[in-house]
Amino acid sequence: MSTEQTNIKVVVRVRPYNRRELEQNQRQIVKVLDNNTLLFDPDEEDDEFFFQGTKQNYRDITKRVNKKISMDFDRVYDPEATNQQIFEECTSPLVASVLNGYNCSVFVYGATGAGKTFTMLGSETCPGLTFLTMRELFEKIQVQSTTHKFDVGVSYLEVYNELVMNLLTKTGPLKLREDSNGVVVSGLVLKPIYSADELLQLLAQGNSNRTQHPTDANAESSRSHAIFQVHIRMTDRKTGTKRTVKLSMIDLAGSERAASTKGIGVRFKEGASINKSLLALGNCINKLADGMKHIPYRDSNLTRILKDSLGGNCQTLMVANVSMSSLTYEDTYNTLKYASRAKKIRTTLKQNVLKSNMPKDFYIKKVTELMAENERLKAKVTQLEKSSEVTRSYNESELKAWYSKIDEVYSNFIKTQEYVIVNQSKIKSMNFREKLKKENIAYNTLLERNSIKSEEMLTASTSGYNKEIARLEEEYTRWRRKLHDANKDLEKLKKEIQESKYVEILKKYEKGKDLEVRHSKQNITINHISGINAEFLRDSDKLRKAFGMACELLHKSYDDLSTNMQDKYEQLQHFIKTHAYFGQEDYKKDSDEDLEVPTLKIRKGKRLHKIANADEPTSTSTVKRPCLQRTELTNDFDLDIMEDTDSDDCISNFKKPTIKHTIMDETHVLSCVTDDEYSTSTDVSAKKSVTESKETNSLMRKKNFVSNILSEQIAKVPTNNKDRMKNVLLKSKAFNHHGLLKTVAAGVQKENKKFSPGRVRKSPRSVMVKSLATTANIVKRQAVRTVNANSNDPIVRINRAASFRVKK
Ligand SMILES: Nc1ncnc2c1ncn2[C@@H]1O[C@H](COP(=O)(O)OP(=O)(O)OP(=O)(O)O)[C@@H](O)[C@H]1O
Repeated sequence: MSTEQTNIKVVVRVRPYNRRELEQNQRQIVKVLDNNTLLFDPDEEDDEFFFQGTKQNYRDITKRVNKKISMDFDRVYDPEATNQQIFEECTSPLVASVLNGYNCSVFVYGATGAGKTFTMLGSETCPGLTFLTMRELFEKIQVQSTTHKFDVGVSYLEVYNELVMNLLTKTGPLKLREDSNGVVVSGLVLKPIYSADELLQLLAQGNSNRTQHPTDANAESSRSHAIFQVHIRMTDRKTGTKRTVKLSMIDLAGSERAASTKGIGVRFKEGASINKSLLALGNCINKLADGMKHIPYRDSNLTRILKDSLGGNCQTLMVANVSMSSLTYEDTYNTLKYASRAKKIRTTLKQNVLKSNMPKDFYIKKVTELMAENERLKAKVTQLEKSSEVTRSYNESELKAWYSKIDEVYSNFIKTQEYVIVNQSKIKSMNFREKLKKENIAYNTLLERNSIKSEEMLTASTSGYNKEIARLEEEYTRWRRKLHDANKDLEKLKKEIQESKYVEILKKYEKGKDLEVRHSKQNITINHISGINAEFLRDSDKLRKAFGMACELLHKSYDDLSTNMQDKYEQLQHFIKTHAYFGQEDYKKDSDEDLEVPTLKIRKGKRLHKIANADEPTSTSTVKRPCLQRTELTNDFDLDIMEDTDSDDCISNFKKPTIKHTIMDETHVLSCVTDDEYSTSTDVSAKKSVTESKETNSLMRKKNFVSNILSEQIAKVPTNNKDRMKNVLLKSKAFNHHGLLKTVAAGVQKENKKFSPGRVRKSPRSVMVKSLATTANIVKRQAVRTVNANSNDPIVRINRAASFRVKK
């Protein structure tokens, strides 16, 4: 709802001379200078003064001095102005205001015969402002009828001798009362109208009821104040919002002095009453113009009715009618004085909005939305106030000093950290190279007939690496100490920032710097990992070639190999076969299970050569050769420089997660041993004899093994099929320990399925393990461990995972 303050708009209309004035040849006392200015009582240009028949150059000293008062109004209309012109300029804009929800009033003021009724009502040939305005109003209502519903009702009242009469019904007197909506006429029923023509008829009807008596100045003088009001209720068809507005057109009775009407008796009383109400109106105008708080509206019924139009919520237009004839000199002067005063009155305009028919939910939703919006805006304001407080209070040079301090501490930290990481990268790379070198020498040693020469090579290469690594480690320790200090400085700075008054701004800057730290670390790490990886790939390529050559050599000399070596050859062949799927998921599962191929695992935190020395030789050859352990790209070569630095947010981000090894990772496969081997496994000496017999009686072992597997305990194979199955198995291509074991397991399963289809299918692996466990009674795993601990012989390994699966 918009509210604005505005002044009463005052226009002056000067009417032409009437017949009487022309006859009396009165002089002109009002001269219209322009659209806004008039001159009251100007000098008489043709006022020649003759003395004894001779024109005198000087004026008659007995003559009254002209007032020559220049007055400004919102508009001054000369005698040529028409009602149409006044309507277009003054009341047409009021129609738009009314339809926007503002109350509007037009009243005409002036002495009798000054042209008030002519202006307000006009005649049939020359309609006045009321008709023109109403016609315009109905036209606009027609245009807006699609969006709004209009209800128009009119009233036509007369205030005569302080009595309020209804001109439309010729009833009264009516009482005035005041309520929250202002002054209300009790018992007044509005007459609904639907067109401007209807209005014209009503006006004519009302005028005929108006009290009129001829005066000296006007043969049809209106002796009462006539108040025509149009009440409009607008309903917004979409939202249901309602507005009620009021347009008042007031034709006041003549403001002339009672004496000037030369009335007696009733006429005199009438004049006095008119004067009383006009005097009250004058008082109100004066007080309103002076900005007084108390306005005596209650002094007369006229002022009570006009209360809204003068000082309330109303856009008001006052038309002051004057004659330019000197005949009405005093009255014109008074009217102009009133009009000037009225110009100063300020009214407060308020758009009228009434309740609407929208459902309650609509308002609840609206209120909730507005409250949420209000909360949001409040929070925003608080936030802005806070930030503006900081902005207002911060000192640019202080802030600059902070920035340079942060830059300095962080750049020192980043630089030191870089030195530490680069140093560690060098050490790790050096370790890796040393490891590769040793591995190379180990391969050489395998092929070299002279073991002493190989050991010399190993010592020479190790000493070179050791020296370089020791130097780098020294350097590394030194930079670590510096990093520790830099880290302390950083911690201190962070605390200072936290306590600073610019904490909001500095925290953001600090975040950016933390990112720089992480970025620098990651850059070096990436370089390091790429370097190590490239070296590893180069080495792998080399080994792959060498391995190919070795395989070719072994293949060619197969027939010359001893039985034991041929056995090993087959194991190798099997290993290669089963490891043909590198990179697949089951790689880990199958690896290490089938063959005791020595693997090289570098334990974290230990130098390579130490691990190599700890390993036991596997060969029974006369030349003592180092065990071959293949280098793997393990976590050992990752950079983990920060693991023991002081706690720090940005640093901790750099740490790598530690890889937890599960028990399943440590799983080893059960070696292919027969029941006779296991039956003696608790005894160390007996175990030795088993190993010897293994070499000589391999065929027997295999036969027994097959028989055991086919025993009643494992598979229910009918007796007549047993021999046939044994033959098939013995003719099997994979007639080695391991291959046989797998084939038997598969065969058993197939047979089981064939003879007892209802039996639950088990994997070949589980059948195999179960068969071995049954035949060898290997449930006593603890005893086996004891054997291993005290023996120098090849380790007996227990497949814990497999036995676990069997249990399940
Ligand atoms: N601007 C005008 N042009 C031509 N004639 C006018 C004009 N104004 C008034 N008259 C004529 O002057 C006469 C008196 O006018 P009117 O009745 O409007 O005066 P009034 O101010 O209403 O007087 P009262 O207060 O006694 O009713 C009328 O005959 C009217 O036609």
